[in-house]
Amino acid sequence: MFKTSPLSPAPSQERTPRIRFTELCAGYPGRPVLHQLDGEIPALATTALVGPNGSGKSTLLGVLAGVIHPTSGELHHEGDRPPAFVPQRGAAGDALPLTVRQTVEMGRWGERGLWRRLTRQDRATVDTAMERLGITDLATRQLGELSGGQRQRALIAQGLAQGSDLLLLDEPTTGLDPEARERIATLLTELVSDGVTVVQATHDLEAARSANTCLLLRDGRLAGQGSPEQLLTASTLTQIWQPA
Ligand SMILES: Nc1ncnc2c1ncn2[C@@H]1O[C@H](COP(=O)(O)OP(=O)(O)OP(=O)(O)O)[C@@H](O)[C@H]1O
Repeated sequence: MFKTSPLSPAPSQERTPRIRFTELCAGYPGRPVLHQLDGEIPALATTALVGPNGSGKSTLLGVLAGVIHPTSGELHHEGDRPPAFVPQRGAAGDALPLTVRQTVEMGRWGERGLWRRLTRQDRATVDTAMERLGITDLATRQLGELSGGQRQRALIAQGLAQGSDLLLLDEPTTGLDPEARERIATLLTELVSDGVTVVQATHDLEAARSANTCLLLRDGRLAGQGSPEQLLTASTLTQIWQPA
């Protein structure tokens, strides 16, 4: 059985938390998933949520995004701006006749409303988000006819276009080629310099290693929180990924 004690020290204590959670429990009707989590998401840093399939990464991200409500415990956000959440499958279904640009523009709806015209500033924000994800030349393509990696970049651009100070990404590099993965890694670091707190659930160990801090989940429990160097050691990875 995996022991939590060697992994407990949290160097993120030095950073101001953007989110704190205490004895947090959450899940789905009839299925508790997260059990008594105590931890924090440091502000102005990148945090990677790592752990095996089904360990609760997406569920925790959903709780941080406010789309899944805790069943008990406390969750406290410092700051009052709504997070930008990029789930594994975006809200825009493949079947919807949306272009890439329209998809990214949806990121402005939260502030502008569904029926109001986008302002010049909104359009500039959308342009910048598309440029940063390298999808400007895909602007007029239908979302449903993109490759998985192109579609993924369009959905990340949509999240970026929301202009939040908290960006929550579920498996942002899944399906991306090495160049696109590198682009996302660089982008996330730049976003932190721009004043954004970034959290990503990931299976991509390279992405996790480039984060400032990691939360390690196993079976819906927090198995550790700390820097990648501290947490993602060969022995920890073996312990975490071995069958319970
Ligand atoms: N909508 C849902 N309804 C019921 N159970 C769910 C739902 N979504 C996920 N679960 C269950 O919750 C548990 C945690 O799933 P979650 O998606 O949070 O894990 P994960 O660590 O993100 O996994 P993966 O790495 O495979 O994406 C799993 O047992 C899963 O079957």
